[in-house]
Amino acid sequence: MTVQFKSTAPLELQDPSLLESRCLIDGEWLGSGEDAVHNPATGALLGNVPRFGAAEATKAVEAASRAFKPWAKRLAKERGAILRRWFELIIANREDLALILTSEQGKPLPEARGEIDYAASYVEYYAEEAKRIYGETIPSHRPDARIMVTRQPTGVVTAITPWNFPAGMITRKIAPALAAGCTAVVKPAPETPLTALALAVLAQRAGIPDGVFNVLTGDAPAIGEVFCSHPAVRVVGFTGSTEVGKLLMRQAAVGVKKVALELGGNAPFIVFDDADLEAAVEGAMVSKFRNMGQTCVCANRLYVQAGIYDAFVTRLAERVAALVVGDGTAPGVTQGPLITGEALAKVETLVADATGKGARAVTGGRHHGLGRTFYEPTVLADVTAEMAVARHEIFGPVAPVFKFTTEDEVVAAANDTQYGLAAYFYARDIGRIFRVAEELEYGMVGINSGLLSSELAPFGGVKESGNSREGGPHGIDEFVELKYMLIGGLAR
Ligand SMILES: NC(=O)c1ccc[n+]([C@@H]2O[C@H](COP(=O)([O-])OP(=O)(O)OC[C@H]3O[C@@H](n4cnc5c(N)ncnc54)[C@H](O)[C@@H]3O)[C@@H](O)[C@H]2O)c1
Ligand SMILES: O=C[C@H](O)CS(=O)(=O)O
Repeated sequence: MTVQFKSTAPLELQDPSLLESRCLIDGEWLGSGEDAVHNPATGALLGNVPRFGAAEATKAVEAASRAFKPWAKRLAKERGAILRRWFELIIANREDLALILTSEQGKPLPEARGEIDYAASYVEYYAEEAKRIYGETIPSHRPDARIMVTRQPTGVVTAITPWNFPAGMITRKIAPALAAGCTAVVKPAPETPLTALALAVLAQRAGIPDGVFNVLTGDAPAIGEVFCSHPAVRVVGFTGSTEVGKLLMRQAAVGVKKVALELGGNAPFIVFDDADLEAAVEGAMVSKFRNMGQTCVCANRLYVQAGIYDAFVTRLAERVAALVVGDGTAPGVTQGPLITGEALAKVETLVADATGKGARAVTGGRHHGLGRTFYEPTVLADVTAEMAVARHEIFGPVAPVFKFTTEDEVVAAANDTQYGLAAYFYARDIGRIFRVAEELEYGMVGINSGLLSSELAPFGGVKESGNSREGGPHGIDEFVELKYMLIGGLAR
């Protein structure tokens, strides 16, 4: 496991104006920096953003409310053209956006570029989808009347987003919302606000009108309270932990607001005896170690059938030991730091619990020698259901590998969680593929693949992993309301 470290040079952007640290409310850039944003790899200060609260959140929601009807009345083609322009600007500024993202979030630069492409793909997709929000006519129950159903924009959308995908988690909500004719107010995570603000700079340049897209930073509970209770808000969108999602759901219930929740996960990754072993190891690497294991769809529990358990563990450990840990901006680095000291402590506690109950660290298992929040990419063998890693979202570069014997046993184990976001399995028997895919209680199932996210498909979970879908044609549904019109008086 080698390490790479790059000098703590300041951000060298092609367009320095993208490093914006003020908030965008009603077309104005407001506020001065109170809350520091640091590079998790180096500790370097990247900027200071405003600590706004209820007053500014109210100002932003009311701006979005004023902007709603004019935006909703624009032709869908016009909204689509403006979103297309935003997409083009994101792609044109990909390198700067990726550098800002890696600097504040920590993921390796190639992954950050990939996230910018991923984030842009939602804007591109919904720029097109804006023109396809169709209604329907229904055969009438009366000769003198006709039935029409239209899909109209819901109204003001508020969105609270996480730090692990600071670009993708914003556009995955905002692009469909704006495409549908809604207006939006976003509060990004305090760890990664600069990416959100850079996207807002480009949104304004693309011609998204004042008040249609607002971004503010600051006091999360105070801002969240306004987002959930202001009478002008129609949808509360949230991507983050299940704990906070439940809190926001309770707050939004008072005003009977729609909540669109994308929450935590605890993904099983099952490898059957008949799997392509090398493909399964590759899939495990992609699913587990992307973003240092800090994704909601990471393989959180790896279940390997007894006949290939030792071979899989050995091969996986070889691949994990070859990961390169360091500053994500340094060439060749494939694992950056964890986002905070609290995240590191959680991973250390989970690994200590597992090894204390008999798990074996085949590789890694310790705080990395680089210090700060770097952790050694880790494979744990001989893991059992009694260990906390079986029940908690690890959110770190740790692969706990469980052994199983029968298909029924592993499906029961995989479903034994309050989460239901993503699941994966590797097998080649077609009967097994259909049986297991249908039995798994998850919103998304990757079969012989460790990666399934795409703007083309409905991303989301069941149980305590959420209640919404983002991406694909279904991604619009959160931001439109059905209106049933009965047109009578048509008899001769
Ligand atoms: N399902 C998905 O699509 C998806 C995607 C990314 C992350 N996640 C989940 O998010 C979690 C990691 O992200 P995180 O640590 O940022 O989650 P988090 O819930 O701690 O924070 C998410 C957002 O909520 C805000 N927040 C925190 N407390 C709040 C409160 N009381 N009121 C209003 N807002 C509040 C934070 O400032 C942040 O912007 C993991 O559980 C991960 O699985 C899910
Ligand atoms: O962490 C959650 C993200 O949704 C991961 S993905 O990039 O969409 O797969």
